[in-house]
Amino acid sequence: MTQTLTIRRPDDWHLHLRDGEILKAVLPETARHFARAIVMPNLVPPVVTAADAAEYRDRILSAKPLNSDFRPLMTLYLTEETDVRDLRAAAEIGLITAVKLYPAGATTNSASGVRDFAKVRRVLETMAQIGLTLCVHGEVTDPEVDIFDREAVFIDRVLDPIRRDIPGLRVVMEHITTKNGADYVRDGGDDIAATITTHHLVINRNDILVGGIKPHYYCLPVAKREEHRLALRAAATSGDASFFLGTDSAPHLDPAKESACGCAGCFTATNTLSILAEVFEQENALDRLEAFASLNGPAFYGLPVNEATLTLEKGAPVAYPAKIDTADGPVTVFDPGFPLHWRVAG
Ligand SMILES: NC(=O)N[C@@H](CC(=O)O)C(=O)O
Ligand SMILES: [Zn+2]
Ligand SMILES: [Zn+2]
Repeated sequence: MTQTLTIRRPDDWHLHLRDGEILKAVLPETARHFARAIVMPNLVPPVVTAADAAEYRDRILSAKPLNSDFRPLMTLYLTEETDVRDLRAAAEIGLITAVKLYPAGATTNSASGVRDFAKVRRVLETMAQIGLTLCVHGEVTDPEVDIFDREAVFIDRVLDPIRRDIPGLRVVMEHITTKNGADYVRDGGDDIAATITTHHLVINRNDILVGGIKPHYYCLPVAKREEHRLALRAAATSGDASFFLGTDSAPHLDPAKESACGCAGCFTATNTLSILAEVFEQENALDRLEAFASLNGPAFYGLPVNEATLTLEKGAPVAYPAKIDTADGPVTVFDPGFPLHWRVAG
Protein backbone atom coordinates (compact mmCIF):
# COMPACT_ATOMS: atom_id res chain seq x y z
CA MET A 1 0.00 0.00 0.00
CA THR A 2 1.26 3.49 -0.82
CA GLN A 3 2.34 5.45 2.21
CA THR A 4 0.74 8.87 2.35
CA LEU A 5 0.85 11.81 4.72
CA THR A 6 -1.87 14.43 4.81
CA ILE A 7 -1.23 17.70 6.60
CA ARG A 8 -2.90 21.06 6.73
CA ARG A 9 -1.70 23.19 3.86
CA PRO A 10 1.69 24.67 4.80
CA ASP A 11 2.82 28.29 4.86
CA ASP A 12 6.26 29.69 4.20
CA TRP A 13 7.21 32.20 6.91
CA HIS A 14 10.26 33.58 5.06
CA LEU A 15 10.29 33.86 1.28
CA HIS A 16 11.94 35.97 -1.43
CA LEU A 17 9.72 36.48 -4.46
CA ARG A 18 11.75 39.30 -6.08
CA ASP A 19 10.01 41.32 -8.78
CA GLY A 20 9.45 41.51 -12.54
CA GLU A 21 10.28 38.43 -14.60
CA ILE A 22 11.76 36.46 -11.70
CA LEU A 23 8.62 37.04 -9.63
CA LYS A 24 6.48 35.67 -12.48
CA ALA A 25 8.64 32.57 -12.78
CA VAL A 26 9.13 31.71 -9.10
CA LEU A 27 5.73 32.59 -7.63
CA PRO A 28 3.98 29.51 -9.11
CA GLU A 29 6.63 27.30 -7.48
CA THR A 30 5.53 28.50 -4.04
CA ALA A 31 1.83 29.00 -4.78
CA ARG A 32 1.53 25.36 -5.92
CA HIS A 33 2.05 24.06 -2.39
CA PHE A 34 1.86 26.93 0.08
CA ALA A 35 -1.24 28.85 1.15
CA ARG A 36 0.59 31.93 2.47
CA ALA A 37 4.09 33.29 2.69
CA ILE A 38 5.80 36.12 4.50
CA VAL A 39 7.32 38.02 1.62
CA MET A 40 10.70 39.60 2.27
CA PRO A 41 11.03 43.31 1.44
CA ASN A 42 14.67 43.36 0.23
CA LEU A 43 13.94 44.53 -3.29
CA VAL A 44 16.05 47.19 -4.98
CA PRO A 45 14.96 49.73 -3.80
CA PRO A 46 13.51 48.09 -0.67
CA VAL A 47 9.86 48.03 0.42
CA VAL A 48 9.97 50.70 3.12
CA THR A 49 6.59 52.43 3.20
CA ALA A 50 3.00 51.23 3.36
CA ALA A 51 2.55 52.49 -0.20
CA ASP A 52 5.53 50.42 -1.36
CA ALA A 53 4.06 47.34 0.32
CA ALA A 54 0.62 47.87 -1.24
CA GLU A 55 2.15 48.24 -4.71
CA TYR A 56 4.39 45.20 -4.27
CA ARG A 57 1.44 43.14 -3.01
CA ASP A 58 -0.51 44.12 -6.13
CA ARG A 59 2.37 43.11 -8.40
CA ILE A 60 2.51 39.74 -6.62
CA LEU A 61 -1.23 39.24 -6.96
CA SER A 62 -1.05 40.08 -10.68
CA ALA A 63 1.73 37.50 -11.16
CA LYS A 64 -0.22 34.81 -9.31
CA PRO A 65 -1.48 31.81 -11.32
CA LEU A 66 -5.19 32.28 -12.06
CA ASN A 67 -6.46 29.26 -10.15
CA SER A 68 -4.36 29.96 -7.05
CA ASP A 69 -5.61 31.39 -3.76
CA PHE A 70 -2.07 32.00 -2.49
CA ARG A 71 -1.89 34.96 -0.09
CA PRO A 72 1.24 37.05 0.25
CA LEU A 73 1.82 38.41 3.77
CA MET A 74 3.67 41.66 3.34
CA THR A 75 6.54 43.10 5.35
CA LEU A 76 8.22 46.48 5.64
CA TYR A 77 11.97 46.89 5.54
CA LEU A 78 13.03 48.69 8.70
CA THR A 79 15.30 51.68 8.12
CA GLU A 80 16.54 54.42 10.42
CA GLU A 81 13.99 56.66 8.67
CA THR A 82 10.95 54.40 9.08
CA ASP A 83 7.90 56.50 9.90
CA VAL A 84 6.06 55.21 12.96
CA ARG A 85 2.65 56.48 11.84
CA ASP A 86 2.97 54.95 8.39
CA LEU A 87 3.98 51.61 9.88
CA ARG A 88 1.22 51.66 12.48
CA ALA A 89 -1.40 52.45 9.84
CA ALA A 90 -0.13 49.65 7.60
CA ALA A 91 -0.41 47.19 10.49
CA GLU A 92 -3.88 48.41 11.49
CA ILE A 93 -5.38 47.81 8.06
CA GLY A 94 -3.72 44.39 7.85
CA LEU A 95 -1.51 45.41 4.94
CA ILE A 96 1.61 44.17 6.72
CA THR A 97 2.17 41.14 8.91
CA ALA A 98 5.71 41.90 10.08
CA VAL A 99 8.66 44.28 9.86
CA LYS A 100 12.08 43.09 8.77
CA LEU A 101 15.31 44.11 10.41
CA TYR A 102 18.48 43.79 8.37
CA PRO A 103 21.67 44.97 10.02
CA ALA A 104 23.15 47.21 7.30
CA GLY A 105 25.38 45.17 5.01
CA ALA A 106 24.52 41.76 6.52
CA THR A 107 23.09 40.14 3.41
CA THR A 108 21.68 40.54 -0.12
CA ASN A 109 20.23 44.06 -0.62
CA SER A 110 20.67 45.15 2.98
CA ALA A 111 22.51 48.43 2.40
CA SER A 112 19.51 50.44 3.66
CA GLY A 113 19.37 48.45 6.88
CA VAL A 114 19.95 49.58 10.44
CA ARG A 115 23.35 50.82 11.68
CA ASP A 116 22.34 52.60 14.88
CA PHE A 117 19.72 50.69 16.86
CA ALA A 118 18.90 53.77 18.98
CA LYS A 119 17.36 55.26 15.83
CA VAL A 120 14.73 52.52 15.55
CA ARG A 121 13.88 52.32 19.23
CA ARG A 122 10.59 54.24 18.90
CA VAL A 123 9.48 52.04 16.04
CA LEU A 124 10.29 48.90 18.02
CA GLU A 125 8.41 50.22 21.07
CA THR A 126 5.37 50.86 18.92
CA MET A 127 5.61 47.39 17.47
CA ALA A 128 5.73 45.89 20.96
CA GLN A 129 2.61 47.90 21.89
CA ILE A 130 0.59 46.79 18.89
CA GLY A 131 1.94 43.22 18.78
CA LEU A 132 3.56 43.57 15.36
CA THR A 133 6.30 40.98 14.80
CA LEU A 134 9.91 41.91 14.09
CA CYS A 135 11.63 39.45 11.74
CA VAL A 136 15.37 39.59 12.19
CA HIS A 137 18.32 38.69 9.99
CA GLY A 138 20.49 37.74 12.94
CA GLU A 139 24.09 38.37 11.99
CA VAL A 140 26.48 41.08 13.08
CA THR A 141 28.38 42.83 10.33
CA ASP A 142 31.48 43.74 12.36
CA PRO A 143 34.37 42.85 10.03
CA GLU A 144 36.32 41.60 13.04
CA VAL A 145 33.79 38.84 13.65
CA ASP A 146 34.33 35.60 11.77
CA ILE A 147 31.48 34.84 9.36
CA PHE A 148 30.80 31.49 11.10
CA ASP A 149 30.37 33.29 14.46
CA ARG A 150 28.18 36.15 13.30
CA GLU A 151 24.88 34.61 14.37
CA ALA A 152 26.03 33.68 17.87
CA VAL A 153 27.59 37.11 18.39
CA PHE A 154 24.41 38.82 17.14
CA ILE A 155 22.39 37.10 19.86
CA ASP A 156 24.67 38.40 22.61
CA ARG A 157 25.45 41.83 21.24
CA VAL A 158 22.23 42.87 19.53
CA LEU A 159 19.22 40.62 19.92
CA ASP A 160 19.27 39.94 23.62
CA PRO A 161 19.89 43.63 24.53
CA ILE A 162 17.00 44.74 22.26
CA ARG A 163 14.64 42.19 23.81
CA ARG A 164 15.62 43.27 27.35
CA ASP A 165 15.21 46.90 26.41
CA ILE A 166 11.82 46.45 24.77
CA PRO A 167 9.90 43.81 26.70
CA GLY A 168 6.98 42.32 24.83
CA LEU A 169 8.55 42.83 21.40
CA ARG A 170 7.67 39.78 19.34
CA VAL A 171 10.67 38.55 17.40
CA VAL A 172 11.26 35.87 14.81
CA MET A 173 14.91 35.02 14.47
CA GLU A 174 14.97 34.17 10.79
CA HIS A 175 16.83 31.26 9.21
CA ILE A 176 18.73 30.13 12.32
CA THR A 177 21.86 28.17 11.51
CA THR A 178 23.37 27.38 14.89
CA LYS A 179 22.76 25.41 18.06
CA ASN A 180 23.21 28.78 19.83
CA GLY A 181 20.24 30.17 17.89
CA ALA A 182 18.08 27.11 18.54
CA ASP A 183 18.91 27.13 22.27
CA TYR A 184 18.31 30.87 22.62
CA VAL A 185 14.90 30.63 20.96
CA ARG A 186 13.83 27.46 22.76
CA ASP A 187 14.59 29.00 26.14
CA GLY A 188 13.44 32.50 25.22
CA GLY A 189 9.76 32.45 26.18
CA ASP A 190 6.62 33.09 24.16
CA ASP A 191 7.70 36.31 22.46
CA ILE A 192 10.43 34.71 20.38
CA ALA A 193 10.39 32.08 17.67
CA ALA A 194 12.67 31.02 14.85
CA THR A 195 12.29 30.01 11.26
CA ILE A 196 14.44 27.19 9.91
CA THR A 197 15.12 26.77 6.22
CA THR A 198 14.93 23.56 4.25
CA HIS A 199 18.52 23.78 3.07
CA HIS A 200 20.00 24.29 6.55
CA LEU A 201 18.47 20.96 7.56
CA VAL A 202 20.36 19.33 4.69
CA ILE A 203 23.77 20.93 4.21
CA ASN A 204 26.67 21.80 6.45
CA ARG A 205 29.71 23.88 5.56
CA ASN A 206 31.56 20.91 4.11
CA ASP A 207 28.89 20.62 1.44
CA ILE A 208 29.76 24.13 0.28
CA LEU A 209 33.52 23.70 0.25
CA VAL A 210 34.73 20.09 0.06
CA GLY A 211 35.61 18.80 -3.41
CA GLY A 212 35.18 22.20 -5.06
CA ILE A 213 33.17 25.29 -4.23
CA LYS A 214 29.40 24.90 -4.69
CA PRO A 215 27.90 28.32 -5.28
CA HIS A 216 24.33 27.02 -5.14
CA TYR A 217 24.92 25.97 -1.52
CA TYR A 218 26.12 29.44 -0.55
CA CYS A 219 23.54 31.40 1.38
CA LEU A 220 23.45 33.66 4.40
CA PRO A 221 23.70 32.95 7.19
CA VAL A 222 26.25 30.51 5.79
CA ALA A 223 25.75 26.84 6.71
CA LYS A 224 27.77 25.91 9.79
CA ARG A 225 29.47 22.73 11.02
CA GLU A 226 27.65 19.42 11.35
CA GLU A 227 26.80 19.74 15.06
CA HIS A 228 24.77 22.84 14.22
CA ARG A 229 22.91 21.15 11.38
CA LEU A 230 22.02 18.33 13.78
CA ALA A 231 20.76 20.87 16.33
CA LEU A 232 18.55 22.45 13.66
CA ARG A 233 17.17 19.05 12.67
CA ALA A 234 16.41 18.30 16.32
CA ALA A 235 14.68 21.67 16.74
CA ALA A 236 12.62 21.41 13.55
CA THR A 237 11.47 17.86 14.22
CA SER A 238 10.84 18.40 17.95
CA GLY A 239 7.33 19.72 17.51
CA ASP A 240 8.31 22.68 19.76
CA ALA A 241 6.05 25.59 18.82
CA SER A 242 9.03 27.96 18.79
CA PHE A 243 10.25 26.55 15.47
CA PHE A 244 8.58 26.73 12.07
CA LEU A 245 9.34 26.64 8.38
CA GLY A 246 10.69 29.68 6.60
CA THR A 247 12.31 28.36 3.44
CA ASP A 248 14.25 31.55 2.70
CA SER A 249 13.92 30.39 -0.90
CA ALA A 250 16.04 33.11 -2.51
CA PRO A 251 16.30 32.98 -6.29
CA HIS A 252 19.29 34.49 -8.06
CA LEU A 253 19.96 34.08 -11.78
CA ASP A 254 22.65 31.46 -12.43
CA PRO A 255 25.31 33.91 -13.69
CA ALA A 256 24.98 35.86 -10.41
CA LYS A 257 25.59 32.68 -8.39
CA GLU A 258 28.21 31.04 -10.62
CA SER A 259 30.54 33.99 -10.44
CA ALA A 260 33.86 35.08 -8.99
CA CYS A 261 31.76 36.95 -6.40
CA GLY A 262 28.59 34.91 -6.15
CA CYS A 263 25.34 36.02 -4.51
CA ALA A 264 24.01 34.38 -1.37
CA GLY A 265 20.77 32.43 -1.56
CA CYS A 266 19.40 28.93 -2.18
CA PHE A 267 16.28 28.46 -4.31
CA THR A 268 14.21 25.72 -2.68
CA ALA A 269 10.58 26.58 -3.43
CA THR A 270 10.23 23.85 -6.05
CA ASN A 271 11.20 20.79 -3.99
CA THR A 272 10.97 22.01 -0.40
CA LEU A 273 8.10 19.77 0.69
CA SER A 274 9.64 16.63 -0.80
CA ILE A 275 12.92 17.44 0.94
CA LEU A 276 11.22 18.16 4.26
CA ALA A 277 9.26 14.91 4.16
CA GLU A 278 12.50 13.02 3.48
CA VAL A 279 14.29 14.80 6.35
CA PHE A 280 11.43 14.28 8.81
CA GLU A 281 11.24 10.61 7.80
CA GLN A 282 15.01 10.24 8.32
CA GLU A 283 14.45 11.65 11.83
CA ASN A 284 11.45 9.36 12.49
CA ALA A 285 9.32 12.47 12.87
CA LEU A 286 6.89 12.46 9.96
CA ASP A 287 4.10 13.01 12.48
CA ARG A 288 5.69 16.36 13.40
CA LEU A 289 6.01 17.76 9.89
CA GLU A 290 2.57 19.35 10.15
CA ALA A 291 3.51 21.24 13.32
CA PHE A 292 6.66 22.60 11.68
CA ALA A 293 5.21 23.46 8.28
CA SER A 294 1.56 24.25 8.99
CA LEU A 295 0.71 24.84 12.66
CA ASN A 296 3.47 26.57 14.62
CA GLY A 297 3.82 29.55 12.29
CA PRO A 298 0.17 30.63 12.34
CA ALA A 299 0.10 30.12 16.10
CA PHE A 300 3.01 32.52 16.62
CA TYR A 301 1.58 35.12 14.24
CA GLY A 302 -1.93 34.77 15.70
CA LEU A 303 -3.39 33.70 12.37
CA PRO A 304 -5.76 30.84 11.66
CA VAL A 305 -4.31 27.58 10.37
CA ASN A 306 -5.22 26.71 6.79
CA GLU A 307 -8.40 24.70 6.31
CA ALA A 308 -7.19 23.06 3.09
CA THR A 309 -4.87 20.06 3.23
CA LEU A 310 -1.90 18.77 1.28
CA THR A 311 -1.08 15.11 0.72
CA LEU A 312 2.38 13.67 0.26
CA GLU A 313 2.80 10.23 -1.25
CA LYS A 314 5.86 7.99 -0.96
CA GLY A 315 7.13 6.10 -3.99
CA ALA A 316 9.88 5.98 -6.59
CA PRO A 317 12.28 8.95 -6.57
CA VAL A 318 10.53 12.17 -7.54
CA ALA A 319 11.64 14.07 -10.62
CA TYR A 320 12.00 17.82 -10.28
CA PRO A 321 13.57 20.33 -12.66
CA ALA A 322 17.24 21.19 -12.19
CA LYS A 323 16.44 24.78 -13.12
CA ILE A 324 13.48 27.13 -13.40
CA ASP A 325 13.47 29.24 -16.54
CA THR A 326 12.74 32.93 -16.21
CA ALA A 327 12.62 35.47 -19.02
CA ASP A 328 15.85 36.86 -17.55
CA GLY A 329 17.63 33.49 -17.45
CA PRO A 330 17.74 30.25 -15.43
CA VAL A 331 17.56 29.82 -11.65
CA THR A 332 19.02 26.59 -10.27
CA VAL A 333 16.82 24.54 -7.95
CA PHE A 334 18.46 23.38 -4.70
CA ASP A 335 19.86 19.85 -5.01
CA PRO A 336 19.67 18.10 -1.62
CA GLY A 337 22.19 15.48 -2.78
CA PHE A 338 19.91 12.50 -2.08
CA PRO A 339 16.87 11.08 -3.85
CA LEU A 340 13.44 12.36 -2.79
CA HIS A 341 10.72 9.77 -2.41
CA TRP A 342 7.83 11.94 -1.29
CA ARG A 343 5.83 13.77 -3.91
CA VAL A 344 3.05 16.25 -3.38
CA ALA A 345 -0.02 14.38 -4.61
CA GLY A 346 -2.56 17.11 -4.07
N1 LIG B 1 19.50 34.11 2.50
C1 LIG B 1 20.26 34.54 1.53
O1 LIG B 1 21.37 34.02 1.36
N2 LIG B 1 19.88 35.53 0.70
C2 LIG B 1 18.69 36.32 0.80
C3 LIG B 1 18.78 37.36 1.86
C4 LIG B 1 18.60 36.83 3.26
O2 LIG B 1 17.60 36.20 3.58
O3 LIG B 1 19.49 37.07 4.10
C5 LIG B 1 18.47 37.00 -0.56
O4 LIG B 1 17.67 37.93 -0.63
O5 LIG B 1 19.05 36.54 -1.55
ZN1 LIG C 1 18.43 36.95 5.90
ZN1 LIG D 1 15.88 35.57 3.32
